[in-house]
Amino acid sequence: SSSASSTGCSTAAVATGTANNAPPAKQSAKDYIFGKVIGEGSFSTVYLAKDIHHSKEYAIKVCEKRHIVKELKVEYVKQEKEVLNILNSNQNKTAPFFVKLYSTFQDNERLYFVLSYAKNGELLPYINKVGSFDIQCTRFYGAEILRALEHLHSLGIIHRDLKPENILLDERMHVQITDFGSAKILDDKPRPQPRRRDGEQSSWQRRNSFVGTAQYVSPELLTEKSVSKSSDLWALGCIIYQMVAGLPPFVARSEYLIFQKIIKLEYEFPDGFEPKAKDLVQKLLVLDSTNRLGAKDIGNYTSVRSHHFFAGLDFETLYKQTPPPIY
Ligand SMILES: NC(=O)c1nn(CC2CCNCC2)c2c1CCc1cnc(N=C3C=CCC=C3)nc1-2
Repeated sequence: SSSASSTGCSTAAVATGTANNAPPAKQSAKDYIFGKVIGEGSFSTVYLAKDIHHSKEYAIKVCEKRHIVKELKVEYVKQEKEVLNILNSNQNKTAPFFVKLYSTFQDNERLYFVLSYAKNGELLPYINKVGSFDIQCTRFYGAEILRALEHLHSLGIIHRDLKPENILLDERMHVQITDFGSAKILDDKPRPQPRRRDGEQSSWQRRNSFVGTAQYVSPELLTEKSVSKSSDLWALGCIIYQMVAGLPPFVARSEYLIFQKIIKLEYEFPDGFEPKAKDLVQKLLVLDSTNRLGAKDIGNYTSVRSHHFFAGLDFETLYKQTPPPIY
């Protein structure tokens, strides 16, 4: 959205965003009051900010240009912006489960991404606070994440780093998925792919180690360095397990030991793990990515939706529903 022009707006002009049909005023950091830091990455800082014209809250991701280039992260930043733009131009009213990119601007030193603010933060602290979710909460949030993956995958995008820290909650406690820096845009969609700059490498090549979070990475990413939409279904299985058990399925003292457990499918269900949830997790945490529940579905993940764990849930009206209380 553009900031209103200083001469005010007629109703007709509101549609165009400015009173005199001039192009929207160029945005700058001066249009915002920057508040607390809500997230820090290796080359970005995310602030809670308020728009001085409308007092609306945003999350503004600020990237230092020099650092991006030095860390060879230009491709990541371009990829994330490309994914957010694709999501913006393909909004799904029944599955608005992603942070929104409102605008971008820059100054000599920084790039600014003005994103929607998910007021209730990450899903993870809610799991940790109550120890584990009851089945109603696990079903609801598992279903919203599944719907988000259906939409993301329908656009030819794989998240590749889905984890409770990247699943945010908006002011109504609905899911808002974020952090598309590791996302992959599948080539079968006619879209320009960001060119790698000389010397720039993928998350694997530079250090020959996975950049991301070990606990949720799929076995195929570890063994064949390949990913597919089914890799996000593996992460969904890990997250559903964690919502019920309170911890992810694959835990160990080091990344290497976690990877060993993943490729050997070495995990257990604690006593009392809800049987329908257990059956669903077992059907998602399958080493062969083509045999995971949903991997052969075309369009929606019908075989996941119809699993008896989700029985009775209306997937088409989730965003209109009131999320179950977490306690
Ligand atoms: N890297 C990002 O793009 C990003 N990082 N954050 C905060 C991170 C905190 C650690 N876990 C991952 C997210 C955000 C965004 C997008 C846009 C975004 C929108 N709303 C929030 N909201 C928060 C509210 C309270 C605590 C943390 C985040 N945060 C973000």
